Amino acid sequence: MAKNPTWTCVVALALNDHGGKWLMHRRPADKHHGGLWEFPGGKVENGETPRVALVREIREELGIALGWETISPVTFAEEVPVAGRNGIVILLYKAAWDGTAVQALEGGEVAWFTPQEIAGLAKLPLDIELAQHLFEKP
Ligand SMILES: Nc1nc2c([nH]c(=O)n2[C@@H]2O[C@H](COP(=O)(O)OP(=O)(O)OP(=O)(O)O)[C@@H](O)[C@H]2O)c(=O)[nH]1
Repeated sequence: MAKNPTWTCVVALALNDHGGKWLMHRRPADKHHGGLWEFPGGKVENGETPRVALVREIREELGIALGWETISPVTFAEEVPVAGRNGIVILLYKAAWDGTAVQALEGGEVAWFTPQEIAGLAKLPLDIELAQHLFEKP
């Protein structure tokens, strides 16, 4: 990403529990966008591919070891560019939960929701769009 400083790449995971529910993370109150719900994930760091970053972020944030081959891309969403700051492009992947314990290791909370429940959560702007792409569009 160092050679493309005009946007910030963020990766996120839609984790499915096999029973119709999906995992969401509520950001800690003291952080940017605190108290809002998001698909867990984070920023891609220099030298990482998006998939490598997702495996790292999910291990750090949830304590889950994601198998490289178990995640697949779903959709993406991007901010409208604003002069003077990097816009965010967020790439959403999905995976099926393997049953290991999920924890909110970096604060906030995690919980499982149906798509209908997710529609009613207070979410970050791009996560609203990701949820629509994931659940509402063919
Ligand atoms: N998922 C998501 N993240 C967003 C949106 N808009 C936006 O600015 N972000 C920002 O994208 C970053 C996601 O990366 P992260 O989860 O690793 O960030 P972080 O809180 O650990 O670090 P930070 O202290 O830089 O915010 C956060 O800074 C988050 O606030 C959005 O609509 N959805």
